[in-house]
Amino acid sequence: MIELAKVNQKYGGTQILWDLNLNVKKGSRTCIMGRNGVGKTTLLKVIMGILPIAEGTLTINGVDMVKKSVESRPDIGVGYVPQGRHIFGQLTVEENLKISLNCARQKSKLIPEHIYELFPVLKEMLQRRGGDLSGGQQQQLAIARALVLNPEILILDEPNEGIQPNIVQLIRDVLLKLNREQGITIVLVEQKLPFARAVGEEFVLMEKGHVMSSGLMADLNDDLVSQYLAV
Ligand SMILES: Nc1ncnc2c1ncn2[C@@H]1O[C@H](COP(=O)(O)OP(=O)(O)OP(=O)(O)O)[C@@H](O)[C@H]1O
Repeated sequence: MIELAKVNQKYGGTQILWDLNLNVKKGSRTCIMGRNGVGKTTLLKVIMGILPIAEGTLTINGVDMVKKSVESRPDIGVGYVPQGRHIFGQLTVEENLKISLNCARQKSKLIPEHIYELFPVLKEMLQRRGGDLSGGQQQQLAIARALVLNPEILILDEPNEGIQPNIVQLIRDVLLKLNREQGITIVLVEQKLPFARAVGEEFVLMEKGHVMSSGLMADLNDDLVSQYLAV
């Protein structure tokens, strides 16, 4: 569903991703892990078209995405929840959600009701400004905003950073439900092992811009954890 082959990526003169290969299967839940600064966010930005690929190939649903803009991603069924949420603080919750409806893929201009079933607090707060929400509420809004577009693939960058435990559980349950009931492919960058194990069925371990190991989450053993994740 998402395939990267021999991708190299630089910031100025500094190379961040090195000959990186990744294959995310349709309907899977893949968790990308690694210590700080190994290139996880950079990899997601490459998939999203936020950063141009210096070298290599990227296809999503069989479509060559290398030269396609970031705006093309929603139309091909990719939703993105960036690190730090990036919601619009001056706009209301409803306006934040409606912004997504302008994308071409979205034929209806109504916010789908199932969004509020997943995140009831958003319905109560529709007229509240995004900037006035708590961190956990903002994260729910960020995920909801991506879901408004009915994505086939949902890509999330550390959705639990700075979020209280009960909301972390809610996000875990929502991701599992979306995958199991709607078949949405989940790609998650996550540092916290318990959450990664709970949500991911496959893991990808990165170090210094390389994929060092990948496989079934059930096979992520203590050796791999201490080699690539322990600090
Ligand atoms: N805009 C930028 N310009 C220059 N260097 C950058 C930029 N963004 C990130 N980097 C560097 O690229 C490397 C990879 O960063 P990236 O954010 O992809 O890592 P990460 O694995 O997501 O880390 P974290 O877990 O801390 O978010 C780091 O050394 C970082 O300092």
